[in-house]
Amino acid sequence: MSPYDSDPADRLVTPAADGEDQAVEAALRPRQLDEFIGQERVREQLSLVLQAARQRGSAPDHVLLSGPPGLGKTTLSMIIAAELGAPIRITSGPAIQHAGDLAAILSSLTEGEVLFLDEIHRMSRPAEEMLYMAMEDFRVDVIVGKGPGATAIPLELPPFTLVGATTRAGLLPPPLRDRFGFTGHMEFYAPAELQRVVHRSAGLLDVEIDPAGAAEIAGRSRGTPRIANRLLRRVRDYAQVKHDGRVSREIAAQALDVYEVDARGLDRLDRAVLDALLRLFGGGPVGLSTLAVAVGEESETVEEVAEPFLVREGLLARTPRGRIATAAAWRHLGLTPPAQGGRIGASAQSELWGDGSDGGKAG
Ligand SMILES: Nc1ncnc2c1ncn2[C@@H]1O[C@H](COP(=O)(O)OP(=O)(O)OP(=O)(O)O)[C@@H](O)[C@H]1O
Repeated sequence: MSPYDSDPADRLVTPAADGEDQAVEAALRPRQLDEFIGQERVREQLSLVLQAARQRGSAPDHVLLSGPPGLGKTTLSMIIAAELGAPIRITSGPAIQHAGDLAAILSSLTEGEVLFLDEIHRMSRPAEEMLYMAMEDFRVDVIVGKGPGATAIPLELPPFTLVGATTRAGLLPPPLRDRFGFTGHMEFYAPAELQRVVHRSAGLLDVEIDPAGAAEIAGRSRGTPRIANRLLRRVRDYAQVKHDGRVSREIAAQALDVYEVDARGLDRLDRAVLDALLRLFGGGPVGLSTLAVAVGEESETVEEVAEPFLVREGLLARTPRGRIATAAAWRHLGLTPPAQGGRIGASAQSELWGDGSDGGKAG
């Protein structure tokens, strides 16, 4: 049987929002820039952009926010609108498949409104081209009719601010990227920042938590506030059912052990992949499809769901000859690596084992 027999999208550590997240996230979102934890550089730069626009009394430049899911792009867009005292309209690239969908949204914007376009890289090509003109000239050409009789009717738009969000700024076509006056790159959060996120959310959810309890949850949250908030809710359940509701380090660790999220934020699927790589293949190198068969998963699941975090944590490396475990992976699973010069080539080993560090922990 597969070690991971549920839908990978249902993982407790997935950075994408699930239904429960959506229901509670509104209550947990910081509302002002100075309530927004971490991302110092983006915050400072954005604060200047917004202050300058306020002083000039005009709409600020369009803003692009790039970074992995769950780091606060939607939250920041709402903060931008709040700081400008402007209304916000929220939509996403996949929801805009036709240029007409975009024209309908743009033509109903009010002056100074913020338009948040999540997953902007997933918009259709015709909509994207319409957006170029809208961003630059606050104007769109609405095409009426088809074929040789089609005519373009120009439509003036009120000045608005587009806030685009993307997980991959590199996927945006340069003409679109160039029309943003400011791009903020969101980074994974350091454990101390996530500890503050957990502490703040616990206060809003009326959960009594001590600093060590918040640190324990933070350490398992993969650098991502959405995951931190989700783990906090599961810890809250455990503390309430099994104890007196208060969260200490011990209670947080016990709760997250029940949910199989380990001290470093790996879940069952992550550990199954590492375990197979170490125990069955001596640390590699091993091909992706062989590794996937060994854990009873599809190659895509291993590659897209488990590996990115294992690579980011410095536990696994992708090499031309296959997947290789690092020294940190052996340590993390409490296993003894084979003697150097074994299955792994000497050069790959010295590269991966040289510094003895635990690799790039989020921060
Ligand atoms: N800096 C922060 N301080 C406190 N809470 C935060 C911060 N960033 C994000 N959060 C919380 O994390 C959750 C997810 O944030 P948000 O929805 O803004 O992420 P996102 O980057 O837009 O994700 P997606 O790309 O999946 O839409 C929200 O509940 C929000 O309250």
